Amino acid sequence: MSVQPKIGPSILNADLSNLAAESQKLLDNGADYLHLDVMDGTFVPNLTFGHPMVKSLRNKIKTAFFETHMMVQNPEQWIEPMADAGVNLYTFHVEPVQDVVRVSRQVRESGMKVGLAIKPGTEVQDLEKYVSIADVVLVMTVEPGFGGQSFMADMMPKVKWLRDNYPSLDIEVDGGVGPKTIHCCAEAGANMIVSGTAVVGASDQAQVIKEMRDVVRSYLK
Ligand SMILES: O=C(CO)[C@H](O)[C@H](O)COP(=O)(O)O
Ligand SMILES: [Fe+2]
Repeated sequence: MSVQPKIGPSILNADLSNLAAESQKLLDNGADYLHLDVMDGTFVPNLTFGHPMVKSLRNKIKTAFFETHMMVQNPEQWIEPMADAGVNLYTFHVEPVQDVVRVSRQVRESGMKVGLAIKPGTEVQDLEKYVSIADVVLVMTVEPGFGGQSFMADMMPKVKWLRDNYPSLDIEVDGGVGPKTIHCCAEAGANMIVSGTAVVGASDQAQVIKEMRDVVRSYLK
């Protein structure tokens, strides 16, 4: 089956004291999935939330597809708790991981899909040996750690290389993506679009989500 356009808002810059309502609003406005940014203060210089909060959110939102973007030094540690919390896609950075194949297998055995993420400084070809075990590859378009940063267009050759070599792979971009930068991502071949500030802060979230999905669809073969 060909890849589908999917928009996954990041709730990083949402009102976290009101997370369930903010998340439900995004879903009601057409979000295809929720992108939950988990940061441990070690892999990145910022701290967000962990599995207890994801589990609480799952108790309120029963059916939506949850991705956790694990910006953590030891992703292996959080596999079981996140599976128990109801996560569907466990996306972890390959940079701090010694044995990506083993961690990926554990993620899959726990019942979650496998996402492999790379920071801007990591070569995409480093992922070549792992693509066959991944459901999703995430190309970061900002340095991970904070929402609201500027999109790095120079990451697009990585996306294009992945699309050229893996036509049916789910390719995700994350960081500074919004209506102004979506064309660039879609043209390169991304089909899973994470967007935080541009969606959460929009006066018409439904319109922004639809606009981005339409742009991605127009580039997909
Ligand atoms: O992983 C992230 C930061 O490390 C976030 O998902 C990303 O920054 C989304 O927010 P924005 O669209 O505002 O950049
Ligand atoms: Fe993210």
